Amino acid sequence: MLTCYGVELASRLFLGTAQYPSPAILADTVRASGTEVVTVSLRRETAGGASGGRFWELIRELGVRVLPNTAGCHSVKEAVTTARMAREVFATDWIKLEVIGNHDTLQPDVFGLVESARILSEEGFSVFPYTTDDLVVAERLLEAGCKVLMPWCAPIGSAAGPLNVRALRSLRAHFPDTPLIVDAGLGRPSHAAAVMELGFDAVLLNTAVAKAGDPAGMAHAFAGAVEAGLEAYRAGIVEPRETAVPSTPVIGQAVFS
Ligand SMILES: CC(=O)[C@@H](O)[C@H](O)COP(=O)(O)O
Repeated sequence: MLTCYGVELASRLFLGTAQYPSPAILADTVRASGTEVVTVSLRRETAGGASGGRFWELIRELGVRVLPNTAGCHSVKEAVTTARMAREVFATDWIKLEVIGNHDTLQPDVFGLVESARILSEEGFSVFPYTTDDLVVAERLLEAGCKVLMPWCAPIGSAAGPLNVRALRSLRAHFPDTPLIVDAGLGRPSHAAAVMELGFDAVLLNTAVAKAGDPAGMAHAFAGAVEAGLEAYRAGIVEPRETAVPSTPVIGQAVFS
């Protein structure tokens, strides 16, 4: 079980709700993924334009927990205000905090992120900060009150997969007891398996599933990959070597007559 802010989760796959062709496909996808947490933007359109009451009703029917997000916010003021509104609308203290600093890369403004995280943590929010893979920023976020970190592995929507495995490894090594959820940039199930094999606790993704030819099928594939990666990490992965090592030890010599 993964525990985030005191809530136990069996599924290690968090899903975004944007860009699906229709609300029905979103619903099928959420079910196929087995996810227990979906992230919802207060500011952006959700599946197929479903909005307001209709969208809320759909989420309720699916029985999943909502992680509201501040997607589209570019300043501390915007992010904090959006988080406060999300708390009212979705009746939860959970917030996926995004403060975007660059239009091209959608890279987080880590200074604004830390400041917003501090304000919101002091107000009792359970903050899930969307951050880079920078170690020092991660430390500052923990000092600001975050109990979970969400480092990217590549820019949002890029589907590029883990770009800096060393940095991800380093984060895992430095924060062994903090739930680390890779958020953004995963493009295919093997990417999800790869970060879970590094010991990450969960993944959050949207584009790779919502934009797939068959979103429900892709979500199911991601769910399997996340489980496989987790199981492999727990089982103890053999590290790569520079030289060959015979996998079959030879005792004595074969005798041919
Ligand atoms: C939906 C959401 O929160 C995104 O901002 C998130 O970061 C997912 O990124 P991908 O679309 O790259 O999976």
